[in-house]
Amino acid sequence: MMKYKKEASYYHFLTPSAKIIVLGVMTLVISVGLQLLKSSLSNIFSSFGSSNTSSISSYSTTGIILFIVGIILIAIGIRMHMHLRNSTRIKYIVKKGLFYYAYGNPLHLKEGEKLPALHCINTEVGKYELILSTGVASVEDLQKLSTNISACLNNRYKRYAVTQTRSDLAFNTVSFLIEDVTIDRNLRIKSSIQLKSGDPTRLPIQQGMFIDLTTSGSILVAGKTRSGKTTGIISILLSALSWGRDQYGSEIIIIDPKQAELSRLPYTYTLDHNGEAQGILHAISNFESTIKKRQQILNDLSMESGDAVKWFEIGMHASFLFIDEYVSCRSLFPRKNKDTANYNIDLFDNAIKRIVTMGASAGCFVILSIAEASVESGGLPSMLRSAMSTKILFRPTLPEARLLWDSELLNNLNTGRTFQPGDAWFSSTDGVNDTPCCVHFPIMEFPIYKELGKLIEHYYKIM
Ligand SMILES: Nc1ncnc2c1ncn2[C@@H]1O[C@H](COP(=O)(O)OP(=O)(O)OP(=O)(O)O)[C@@H](O)[C@H]1O
Repeated sequence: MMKYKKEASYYHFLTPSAKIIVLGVMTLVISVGLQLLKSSLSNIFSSFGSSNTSSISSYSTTGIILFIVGIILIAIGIRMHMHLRNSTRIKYIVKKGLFYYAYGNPLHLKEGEKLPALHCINTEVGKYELILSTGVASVEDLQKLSTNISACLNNRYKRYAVTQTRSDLAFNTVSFLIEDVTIDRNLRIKSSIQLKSGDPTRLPIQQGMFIDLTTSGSILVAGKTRSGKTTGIISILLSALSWGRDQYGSEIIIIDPKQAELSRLPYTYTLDHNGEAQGILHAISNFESTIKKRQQILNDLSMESGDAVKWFEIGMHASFLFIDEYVSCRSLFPRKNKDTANYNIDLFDNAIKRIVTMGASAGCFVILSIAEASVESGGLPSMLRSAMSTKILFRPTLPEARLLWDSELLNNLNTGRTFQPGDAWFSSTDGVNDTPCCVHFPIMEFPIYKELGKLIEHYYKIM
């Protein structure tokens, strides 16, 4: 069925195998009907004493042939149905859910309008990509279908739901990522070495999910207290530390303005003895100067080769500047005036902005943690909020999420469930996770602060 028809029967939305089974059953019914007709007619003829039974026996032959055809059709249909791919089943279930009049008409299609083309492919175990093409329906209309699609996946697919929606660059199609949301994809880490993925540019979050540093930039981490922010960030740092320091002066710098657990680690910066943050500003400016050096190396190599050389192509490892409690840290700096020319909020803000916007090309990234996604004036500058290309919100709520992402990107997310520490909504500009999805950060079953201290010590000792 290519066009929307209000009167279209349920049969139109069946899979080809189910249609063959229905056809077989109907053929059987007709054959039985003919058989009954034959018996009734022979009774009538015999009661009239007639011996002309040739027309009656033709009913019988046709009935037998139809019976055999019916059985064959049912057998073929069942066999086809048993071998039907899950992607095909999902495609037909969704087709019925979206275009069968009795199930509502979520796209508000008019009689005779062309139905959007629909394809479904199996991308990996328990994951499917359903692609709907635009046409009568716009990208915006299609993006709103994620809840309808999740709702029509029931029975055999009741564990499946749409977890991400994305449109192609040309706005010709909208893809829905459908996955088994009950599969435990959590990473249970017994030793930090397990966080060393096969590639230094990929920071593992869950099975099959990474932060890809080749396509994304700095990382904004938000979430209320005890939501799992620090633990999540430590998993990122442990992964980066596990690759060791590169020969281009990579850094892993931690800034803890709260003077809490992190500040006790080696190579961590906290408040000066007088309560000022001069040491912190100095560390940030040192980090910035490493970006310039690394960029210069890359520029020279690019000049030599005549093509742009990327940081990860020459064996650079990612550098990180992690500022815990960014808003508190920012509040430490005085306003700029004639007495604070070398130590003021503008110097801090501008350095962070430069690192966020220019660092990624030299493999240098900022991780900012904030307790309130809602911070406005005096908090997270809006420029940073949009420039930070990886966003993570721990133990998310919809009002907080709306401050980090456009509301329409949040349609797929299950807002009704209770989130535990380590649960987060995550997005990154890597072409795969551009719309936020639900993740759980690695569960680390070892003393993480001790391990972090040990790896930092090792990282700087080696060079
Ligand atoms: N990925 C995780 N999986 C399971 N439990 C976690 C995870 N991350 C954190 N937790 C639990 O949540 C607790 C709080 O985590 P964490 O200290 O990282 O939160 P936080 O948001 O940084 O809090 P604060 O703002 O108070 O520093 C941890 O002690 C741990 O028990």
